[in-house]
Amino acid sequence: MRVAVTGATGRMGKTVLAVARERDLDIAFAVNRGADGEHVEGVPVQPSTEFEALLDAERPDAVVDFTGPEATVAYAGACATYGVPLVTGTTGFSEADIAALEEAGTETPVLVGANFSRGVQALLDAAESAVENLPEYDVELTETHHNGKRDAPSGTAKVLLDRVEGTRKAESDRVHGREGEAPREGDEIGVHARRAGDITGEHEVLLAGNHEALELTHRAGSRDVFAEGALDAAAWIATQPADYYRFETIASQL
Ligand SMILES: NC(=O)C1=CN([C@@H]2O[C@H](COP(=O)(O)OP(=O)(O)OC[C@H]3O[C@@H](n4cnc5c(N)ncnc54)[C@H](OP(=O)(O)O)[C@@H]3O)[C@@H](O)[C@H]2O)C=CC1
Ligand SMILES: O=C(O)C1=N[C@H](C(=O)O)C[C@H](O)C1
Repeated sequence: MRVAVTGATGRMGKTVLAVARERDLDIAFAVNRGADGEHVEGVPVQPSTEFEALLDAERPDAVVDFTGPEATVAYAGACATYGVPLVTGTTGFSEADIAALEEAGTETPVLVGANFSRGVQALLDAAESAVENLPEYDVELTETHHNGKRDAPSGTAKVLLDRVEGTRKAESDRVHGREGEAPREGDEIGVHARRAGDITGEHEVLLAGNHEALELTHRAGSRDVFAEGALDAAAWIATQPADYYRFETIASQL
């Protein structure tokens, strides 16, 4: 498989290139905003302004993208033009961004995943099962990440919230932190985002009621787990028809 990598000098871009090298994959090209002659894992990083020309010339099997919402939407548009599949792990999308990615998915396969780790896919199923079995219990969600993370709550937290609400078959009030006079009300779900040091990524779902508490926690010990999942998804999407895919719905096929 020949992959292209965007955001190549970012935390995830570097990790994707390192894992791709361990897997002996061919790198069609790597780009980053404002690149200026640097190399990552021996791969020259080219300016992202060259992305379209590189797509046209190199026609990779898939693009693997971990950048920011604005960049991802632009990269998806270019992938749609050239019919190149895109896997993106970017989080923090607005509704308009998602609509643009879905639109790109009408022309080329586009796969979005807020968390490419296998453990988080198991956490989603475990949270669903816990909420099904303990429908009256209070639910609180806490995510913890490194101090460089831009969006809050994390993309994974939002997917977890959707899953909990889908299981309850009701939208809950998502209460982001509490301050002052703020007693818990009804079905609300408290959402807590912590940012500290170099923590790779942690998500905890707490269910409590009836004099007991259940905590479901996932901790990523390395960014490799995200890169591994994204490259597995890239191999999968390279053979799929144009559509908009979500990693949670296809992960069990990988
Ligand atoms: N789905 C998953 O499993 C995971 C998802 N993520 C998500 O991936 C994204 C990136 O995370 P991370 O690698 O830690 O972030 P970094 O800030 O380390 O890297 C982001 C990279 O994208 C580039 N970039 C950002 N905005 C633009 C833009 N507008 N145009 C061109 N390039 C741009 C940055 O360039 P520059 O250096 O110039 O700023 C940088 O190289 C985040 O949304 C994060 O939440 C992270 C880990 C796992
Ligand atoms: O920014 C990160 O680092 C991470 N972002 C993803 C998210 O927002 O859920 C996944 C992972 O937790 C790491």
